[in-house]
Amino acid sequence: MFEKSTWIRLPRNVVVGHGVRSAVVDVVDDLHLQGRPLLVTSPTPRAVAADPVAADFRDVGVDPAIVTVEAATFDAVETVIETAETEEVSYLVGIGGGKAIDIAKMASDHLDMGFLSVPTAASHDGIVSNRGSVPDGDTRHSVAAEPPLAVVADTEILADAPWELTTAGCADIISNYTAVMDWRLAKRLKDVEYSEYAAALAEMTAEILVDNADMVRPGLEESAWVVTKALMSSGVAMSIADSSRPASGAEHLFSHKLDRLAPDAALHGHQVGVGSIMTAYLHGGDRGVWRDIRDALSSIDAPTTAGELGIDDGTVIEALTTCHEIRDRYTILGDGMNERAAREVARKTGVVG
Ligand SMILES: NC(=O)C1=CN([C@@H]2O[C@H](COP(=O)(O)OP(=O)(O)OC[C@H]3O[C@@H](n4cnc5c(N)ncnc54)[C@H](OP(=O)(O)O)[C@@H]3O)[C@@H](O)[C@H]2O)C=CC1
Ligand SMILES: O=C(CO)COP(=O)(O)O
Ligand SMILES: [Zn+2]
Repeated sequence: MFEKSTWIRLPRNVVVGHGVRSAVVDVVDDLHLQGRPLLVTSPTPRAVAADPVAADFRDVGVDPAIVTVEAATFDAVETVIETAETEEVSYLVGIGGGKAIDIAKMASDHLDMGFLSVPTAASHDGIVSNRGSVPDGDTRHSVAAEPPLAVVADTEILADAPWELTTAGCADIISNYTAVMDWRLAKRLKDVEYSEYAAALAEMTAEILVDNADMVRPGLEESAWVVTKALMSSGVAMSIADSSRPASGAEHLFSHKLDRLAPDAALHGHQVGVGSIMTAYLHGGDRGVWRDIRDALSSIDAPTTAGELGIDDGTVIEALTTCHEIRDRYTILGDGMNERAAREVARKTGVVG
């Protein structure tokens, strides 16, 4: 008897374009959401988008509550849950970068409430995914979370954000190449749950972005359009897989470890990009695709070396040798690299001097 089943949850409305921020209230109406919203944001996105969205709600006679979070932590998720209960809200709107959106989607899951995703930066592919990513001591959890009912991505806001946020989003997408290599390896060696559709979508998304790299230029609103669509496509791959596997392999373990060893030194996307150069080398050796990944990153102004990340060489080596311990996810790092091997890959790929 065939007993397999799957349940893929995706957004019902996706609104992307110039000035669409003001459509948040219309999207809420279209979804028949009633009552008070809680806007979940972080300091800079609050000024850029959350306060204007709050004003849009007031204009239509709705009084929103707002909570500002500083970091992607379980404590922040708790604060949002408490605020939602005290303020008696009916749904959440995550407004910001990966941090604010992740916290909103995890709090929504706990509260059993709907949630809208309003990105202010094209910096990460969690915009539509059904996962939250939270550091917890020496580990990092990929938490099942509420996927957004709708995404409202205003390309005017996204294009106005600092350019490095957009290049970080591109690098998060380019890292799909190695994430998928790791996933296929884990399927072959450990028979992990695997979806060819999700893997193909994640890879194709990276390919389309690389093919259109000449459209990703500072000051060009079309760049925000191209990158945001790729970020959403990558998030859909995670939702299809019901796992972050299509977009997160060893390069993400490396980045999560850097977050621990050198907090706030560099953006998530930039760290995974540099990680991807090295793990591509581990997969394919000198004839592999590591140079293509490095060149794709460099063509969109993303960092390709430890120095460009603002992280010292020793920290990169420490991260490479210890990051396999972060979570139980089989990758090309296996049970860990020794220091000599780590130095070799980092030097051969030019990541360290
Ligand atoms: N769930 C998932 O599937 C995924 C989750 N992630 C997670 O997302 C996070 C990374 O996302 P990222 O967006 O880089 O992180 P942040 O949300 O921390 O945003 C990065 C920086 O950009 C600032 N910012 C955001 N929007 C604007 C804007 N319009 N103008 C100026 N500054 C702005 C933020 O300000 P401020 O400090 O004020 O907030 C912050 O300093 C990580 O926690 C990562 O784990 C990443 C990929 C996938
Ligand atoms: O960043 C992600 C995909 O780009 C997902 O994060 P995790 O590595 O925590 O699953
Ligand atoms: Zn990522």
